[in-house]
Amino acid sequence: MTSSTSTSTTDTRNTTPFFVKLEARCKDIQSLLCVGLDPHFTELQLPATATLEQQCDAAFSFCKTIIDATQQYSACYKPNAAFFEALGDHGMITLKRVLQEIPPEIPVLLDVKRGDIGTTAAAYAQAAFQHLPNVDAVTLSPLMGWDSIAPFVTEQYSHKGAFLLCKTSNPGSNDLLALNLSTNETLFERIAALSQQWSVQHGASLGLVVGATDASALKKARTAASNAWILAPGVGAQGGDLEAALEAGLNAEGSGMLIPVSRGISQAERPGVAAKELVDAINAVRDKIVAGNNNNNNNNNNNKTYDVDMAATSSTTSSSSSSSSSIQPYQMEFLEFSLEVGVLKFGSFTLKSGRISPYFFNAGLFATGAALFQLGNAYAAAIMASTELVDSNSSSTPKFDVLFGPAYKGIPLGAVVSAALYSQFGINVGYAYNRKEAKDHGEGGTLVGASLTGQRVLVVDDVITAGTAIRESYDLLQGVGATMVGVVIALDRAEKRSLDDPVSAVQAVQRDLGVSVVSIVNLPQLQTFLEQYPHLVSGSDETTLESVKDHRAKYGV
Ligand SMILES: O=c1ccn([C@@H]2O[C@H](COP(=O)(O)O)[C@@H](O)[C@H]2O)c(=O)[nH]1
Repeated sequence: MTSSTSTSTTDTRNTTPFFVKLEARCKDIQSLLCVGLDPHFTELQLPATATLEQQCDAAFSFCKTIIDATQQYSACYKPNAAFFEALGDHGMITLKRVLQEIPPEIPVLLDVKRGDIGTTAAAYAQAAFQHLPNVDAVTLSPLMGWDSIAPFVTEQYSHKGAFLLCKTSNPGSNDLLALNLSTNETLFERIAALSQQWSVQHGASLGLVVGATDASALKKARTAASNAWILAPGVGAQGGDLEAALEAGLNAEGSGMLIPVSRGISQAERPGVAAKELVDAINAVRDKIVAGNNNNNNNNNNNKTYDVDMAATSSTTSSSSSSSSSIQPYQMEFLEFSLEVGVLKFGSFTLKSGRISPYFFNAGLFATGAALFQLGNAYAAAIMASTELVDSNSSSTPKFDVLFGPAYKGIPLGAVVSAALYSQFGINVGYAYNRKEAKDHGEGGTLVGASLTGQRVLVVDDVITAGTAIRESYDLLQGVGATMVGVVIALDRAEKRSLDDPVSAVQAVQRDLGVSVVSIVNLPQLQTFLEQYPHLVSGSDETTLESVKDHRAKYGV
């Protein structure tokens, strides 16, 4: 049976991507509290002889009381399916009734912890998203790999989200999830890195479950998945330390984390008061962290207010094609921080060729540790989003063995990108660079780093203008028996080299050398950015967009 032919409960919510909806809700009510709806039999105040029907009625009232008392504080509701399944035939009807009580602006995460082969996973997805109203996301076990996750978050459900069990809150989580792998990381760190990789490659909305009972694991998961939303259960009845958990798991903006609490609220004398106290306690720690970050970093990154392009969040298009204009979240972040640090400027600039350009990109101004860290992550995300550079099967194998950074600008770029590929995606490739002048002592020669002979090489550069440096790298690599398979750059200006030339410098490199060129962003995306987010470009007005459009009409390919 396919999902499209079955009868289904209409999902009355819109198709806003899950994390966009969640982020909006968290911001609106300034809360990271996720209220759990777990009608344990022991909390229903029923005699042991109560019928299933009585239990269902009591479970519904129990959940409704919590929803009514907590909705102004709840960033998300998390009913756990187990307690409803335990109520037999009418359990699912009770769950449906409970879900209908949740106001539409509050996201719903159904805790089901599914994990099965693709066809069965599709049936589980159908059960969660078609027969239950208003479910926006689910919890899943990732141990069966990407094909067990995909049915929940791609194609017809591309706007839905999933939290992958990473390091759960129970003591037994150390039995398997904390085991060390031969890659010098724990299994849960691998899961965290894979979730980032799958999110970028498949446009999937994936978060992680990491228990608040293990602050050290939270810190490691946050490092392995710097952009992920983390659901951190275990505060309250399981004894997790709220402050330690938040300190370890919040992202640099004091967000990116949901604190689910079930019994800590339901067993409180007044659930509404308990929810408010939790929100206040969470926000006190957030404020402290954000204040600390601001002190340490004058580069104030807080309160980012852009709306991610809804269409782009579910797209897997990489900007390797200079005609692609939709913007992925990592591209949005890249454009934003390029503006913040002054790398990207709008105005009137004379290029080396004498051409006047309405914008200028000066990669030399990525001049702090924080900027280089973000830059490396953006390059790594662009590489992982490209099917030309990475095998898109579940193992996500790179189609290159070594990153090569041509002197001089490519040297730091190659270094930060190789480190980011490892830290963000668990991909450990070689790194090499060249000197402009050969050394006449020590090991001699112009090449430094990983051996290149017989290797497939990806060259890292900032912007291709004439393509001369890339052609030099091509010759150099050929000379040592390496194969250049591609180039990754920050910005593709997608401009004709001269008015009577039909191709851009990037296209000429692709055509002449037969290699892929992938960019973090391109000119059409820059235009989309100006059209959709003009408020993010300080000092811009309608002439800014018009001059970029004119420039593109005149010189664009
Ligand atoms: O690692 C995990 C994953 C899920 N849970 C679920 O969260 C709630 C916690 O309930 P409390 O009453 O707040 O302890 C419950 O539904 C669990 O199944 C978890 O605890 N740990």
